[in-house]
Amino acid sequence: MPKSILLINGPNLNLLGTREPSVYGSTTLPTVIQSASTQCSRLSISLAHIQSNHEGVLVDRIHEARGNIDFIVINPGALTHTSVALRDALVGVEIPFVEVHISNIHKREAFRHTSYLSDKAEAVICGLGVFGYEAGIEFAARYLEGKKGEK
Ligand SMILES: O=C(O)[C@]1(O)C[C@H](CCCOc2ccccc2)[C@@H](O)[C@H](O)C1
Repeated sequence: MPKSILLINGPNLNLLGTREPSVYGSTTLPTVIQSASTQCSRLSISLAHIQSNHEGVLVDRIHEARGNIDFIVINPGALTHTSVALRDALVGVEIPFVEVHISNIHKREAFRHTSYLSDKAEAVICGLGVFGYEAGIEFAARYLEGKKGEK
């Protein structure tokens, strides 16, 4: 059974590449997804993706991942800094995840320095630009290789 990754992008990331290029770069979200899809194909991993501006939609999608997704790569957007519900969903489904941020949140406003997810993440990637998504997927693939045969 091929392994599967769910890539989640949170609120406002649909604007990627169209606003604030000095912070988030000029690559659009569709391009990020296309690159992730190509990368996963090369790794023989199935990729699913969702972007939503609504916390509950993301919580529901994480619930749906239980039993059919092996790893989650998530950029929670601003929900990083506010959402106990997102944390509870990720912990509740018991799917390993990596937290990705395009910007270096620790170099920005103080309110971005706190994450409700990081202490539960297998890894946290921030400040690599959109390369962080590629790094997160590669990390996930290696993580799953290491656990191969366990499920
Ligand atoms: O650096 C990241 O990836 C963030 O998760 C992005 C969030 C913002 C997502 C909105 O992305 C935009 C992209 C382009 C234009 C406007 C917003 C921000 O609230 C986090 O603190 C860090």
